[in-house]
Amino acid sequence: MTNKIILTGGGSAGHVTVNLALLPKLQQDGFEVIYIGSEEGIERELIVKCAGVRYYAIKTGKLRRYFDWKNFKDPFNVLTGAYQAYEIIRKERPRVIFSKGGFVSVPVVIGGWLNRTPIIIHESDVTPGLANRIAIPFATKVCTTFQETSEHLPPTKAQYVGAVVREELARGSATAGLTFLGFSRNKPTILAMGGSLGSKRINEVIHATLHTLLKSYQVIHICGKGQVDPSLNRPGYRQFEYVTKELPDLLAVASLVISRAGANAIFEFLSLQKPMVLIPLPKSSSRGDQIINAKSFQERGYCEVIPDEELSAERLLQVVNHVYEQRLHYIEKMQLARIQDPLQTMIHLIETTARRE
Ligand SMILES: CC(=O)N[C@H]1[C@@H](OP(=O)(O)OP(=O)(O)OC[C@H]2O[C@@H](n3ccc(=O)[nH]c3=O)[C@H](O)[C@@H]2O)O[C@H](CO)[C@@H](O)[C@@H]1O
Repeated sequence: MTNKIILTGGGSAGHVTVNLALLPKLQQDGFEVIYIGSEEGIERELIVKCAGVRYYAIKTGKLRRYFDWKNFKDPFNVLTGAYQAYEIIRKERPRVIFSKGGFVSVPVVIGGWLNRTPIIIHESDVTPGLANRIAIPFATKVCTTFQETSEHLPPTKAQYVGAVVREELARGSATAGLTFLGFSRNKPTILAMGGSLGSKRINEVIHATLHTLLKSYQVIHICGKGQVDPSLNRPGYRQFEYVTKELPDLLAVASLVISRAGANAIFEFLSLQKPMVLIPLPKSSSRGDQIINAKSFQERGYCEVIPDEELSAERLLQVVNHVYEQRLHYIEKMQLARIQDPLQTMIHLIETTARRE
């Protein structure tokens, strides 16, 4: 009997993070892990670094809310991807498929369903994303990060597991981070990031406030691919496109974060008790999931929220100063949060859902 599992998910790091945390646990548990992702997505870069995982690239298409000529070609790519995934799954005969969402997961779920393979889906946001909404009818179970997500799911499929936070993030060292950054111990540090792909809007506002921010703080700025502007380099300010192995140390240095409200990132900040200024992605460029994520955190007292439409240099400065001055108040609230470790629950669910031959 094979003991294979297929993982899928991609498009942005948010759709790979849970898989990255789950992967070593599955391997310890005796599963052979196979990943199906896209040809060019961030998942390929992140997964091929993982030992013992075979990666299959398939074609995929994006389902856009706006006009693009690619909208005519992409349905064919999804069909080709579903055929490719069907063939891979037929050949590999996994016991189960675990899908984290993102567009590449749609053809994999269809290919898995055609092979009658049990499918588990994971949803990080309060409301399911489009790819997961398409996939849910084909799934056996849907794991959720937020308890309230079950309201949007068939009751027999919903399974609340909690937030997955990569273990290594808690092992950062502030001393190593300060040395790496060349920062001083005497000034507080802000970590600003615009989600895993970066945010032009947040970058512009950080640049506009930089001069004033640097009078009181040091700033780590994760800008996104191709967005680093070397002309802005100065003492106390470091820019990165994307950070992998140094992220735990950089988080250990940060006293406060400015961020979009992607579900994985905000639970990571919560688990590390970092007071947050969240600027959720607006409805004009998303389904509004981050607005709901941020509201849920604000109601619990973990953060302040600046709606994207109200974002300006002045507003950002005012809110950052407020959150920094009141940081102990936010930390106290975050200390009360109950963050359970969902990995064991998920492994158990995978074991009990997987096909037995
Ligand atoms: C534009 C978009 O569709 N965003 C969605 C995407 O966000 P996005 O891909 O930004 O995902 P998240 O904010 O949830 O997670 C980002 C992940 O990338 C990691 N990271 C980030 C920067 C970096 O330099 N290094 C690094 O490792 C973070 O630690 C985190 O684990 O998925 C989230 C989870 O479904 C959704 O809530 C977001 O709405």
